Amino acid sequence: MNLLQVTNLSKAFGGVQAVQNVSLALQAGELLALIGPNGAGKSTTFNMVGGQLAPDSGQVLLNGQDITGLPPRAVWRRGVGRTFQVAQTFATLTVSENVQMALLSTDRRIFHWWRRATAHRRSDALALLAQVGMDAQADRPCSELAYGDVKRVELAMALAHNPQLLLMDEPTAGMAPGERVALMQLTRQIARQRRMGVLFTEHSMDVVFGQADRVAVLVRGQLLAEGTPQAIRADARVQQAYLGTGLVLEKQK
Ligand SMILES: Nc1ncnc2c1ncn2[C@@H]1O[C@H](COP(=O)(O)OP(=O)(O)OP(=O)(O)O)[C@@H](O)[C@H]1O
Repeated sequence: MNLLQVTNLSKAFGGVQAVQNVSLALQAGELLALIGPNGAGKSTTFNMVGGQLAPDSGQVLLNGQDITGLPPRAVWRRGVGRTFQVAQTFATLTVSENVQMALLSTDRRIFHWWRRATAHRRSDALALLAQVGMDAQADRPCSELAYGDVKRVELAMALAHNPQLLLMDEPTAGMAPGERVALMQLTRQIARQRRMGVLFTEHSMDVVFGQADRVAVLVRGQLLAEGTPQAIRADARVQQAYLGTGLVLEKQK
């Protein structure tokens, strides 16, 4: 059974058909990149999987269970984590406290978190931070970190809920090229270890073609192509769709 099965999803905003009959499948442990030119429908698709938007029609199954149209918190409870384009951490809290907060939330103890966070599951937080290589910086405030490190803390926070599926919305936006690849290499390694599926939207072609197991290409709301990075790069329809967008699909020498 597929971890995620999206079938014929559609969504219109007024007269704009943002997504039309999009179907996708994702296995446990696999990274699927959702790419496409601006306005192709990536965010809309992503938000329908995460529960931020209800589809007009179509179905989203997680491990065979229908999660179509459930609100974000309910989707999260079923095992779908999410990271954001701009990392969402508390700057005044330490690295460890941020992860402890995420653990509190997972344990449904969000009330009075400001008193409890420092005491709650510190060793579990450190173990999660070790997975993303941030345990040595556990007691620094997040405000002092380089942006690439903040993104790794955000990843540890998302892992606190032990998601089966992680949705990453432009995870490398705002990062330097070398850092981008490193973050997604780390994500890939963690996905393999945990058998966690990752669906991500991405504009950096180095990341997409270097790290994704499969790539789905949306153009004007429709799925144009889906396959391995090699197959997608060689697909004439995909190259045509990207013509004039300034993005380069050829392998960088
Ligand atoms: N809330 C909304 N109201 C009206 N139109 C919307 C809304 N959200 C998206 N759209 C339209 O739907 C289409 C798809 O948008 P979407 O944001 O999903 O594309 P995208 O591929 O994520 O683009 P980008 O790469 O620029 O983020 C676009 O034409 C956009 O203008």
